[in-house]
Amino acid sequence: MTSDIAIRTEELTKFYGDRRGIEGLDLEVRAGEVMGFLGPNGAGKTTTIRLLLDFLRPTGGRATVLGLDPRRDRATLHRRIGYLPGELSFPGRGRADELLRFFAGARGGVPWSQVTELADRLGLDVTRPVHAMSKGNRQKVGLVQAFMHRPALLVLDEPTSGLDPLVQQEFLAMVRDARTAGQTIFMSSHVLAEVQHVADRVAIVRDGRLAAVERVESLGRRAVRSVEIHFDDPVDAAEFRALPGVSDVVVSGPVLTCTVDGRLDPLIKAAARHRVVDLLSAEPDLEETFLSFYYHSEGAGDGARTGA
Ligand SMILES: Nc1ncnc2c1ncn2[C@@H]1O[C@H](COP(=O)(O)OP(=O)(O)OP(=O)(O)O)[C@@H](O)[C@H]1O
Repeated sequence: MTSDIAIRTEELTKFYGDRRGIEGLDLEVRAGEVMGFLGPNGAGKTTTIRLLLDFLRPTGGRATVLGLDPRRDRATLHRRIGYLPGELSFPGRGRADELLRFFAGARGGVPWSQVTELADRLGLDVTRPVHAMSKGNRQKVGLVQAFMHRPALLVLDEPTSGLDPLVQQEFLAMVRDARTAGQTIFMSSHVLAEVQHVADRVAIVRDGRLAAVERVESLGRRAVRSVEIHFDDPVDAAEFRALPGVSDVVVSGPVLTCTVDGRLDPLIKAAARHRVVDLLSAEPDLEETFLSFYYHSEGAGDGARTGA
């Protein structure tokens, strides 16, 4: 274990009886990066996170978190990380500030200004009793307690769940700030759009297995997009059909439409042999292209593919 790795799992496996939670997970989260942990409901995200914190014991394999063994060094680990559980339940009928003071004490003391700064950013009224709060406001309490002590590692299970869009944006800004401060963030989601603007890499799980680890920039290049090119004069469809990644070529006089899978470069170079009047490229919908590939296509999970 070197200090540039915040989380490492090796063959990490958890079965609930004969039901698979997660199987054979090999994953590395580098210190200082934001990693999105993506997958549809039931893919194994919460199981993995609970294994990392020793809230569950693995059936096989192992995990190392901040260089520690979650089982042996549980108390130390829990002090050093910030954790947001997927299902929040706060005991008692106290006010949010009382609860947050308790968490601050449990972390060995946190300047109260750090707590109020976070609460203000999220628009949380800490004088209100937690049990009477909406799901969204309880989620804010959960986020404040996870971030309050500026931990080296944040492990967040579906952090945006229940937050309205403006608060989601503020949360993403908090993640960016944490990254700038050198903190590591591992956050689960079942929606790519939520993590794609803050994550350096995403790990994708499907049916209890790791399907891929990708740099976020490379997701765009993988996306399929539709392109329409208007030329000065009619063009011949045959010129474009054989280009790598180009399909569904239809030419109607001087207008060509097609689908491009991957880089636009071959199409652009071919088009440049003619006089181009206009080019329209529809924004790739990553959700529907990239993720649907990993979520639904048969065999996509056979052999995890890992990107740098
Ligand atoms: N306590 C449990 N007992 C039995 N099976 C469980 C238990 N917890 C999880 N599972 C099963 O393990 C698999 C992975 O669940 P997990 O909650 O880890 O997925 P997830 O990706 O976090 O999904 P979600 O976003 O819905 O929580 C699912 O098939 C789930 O039904």
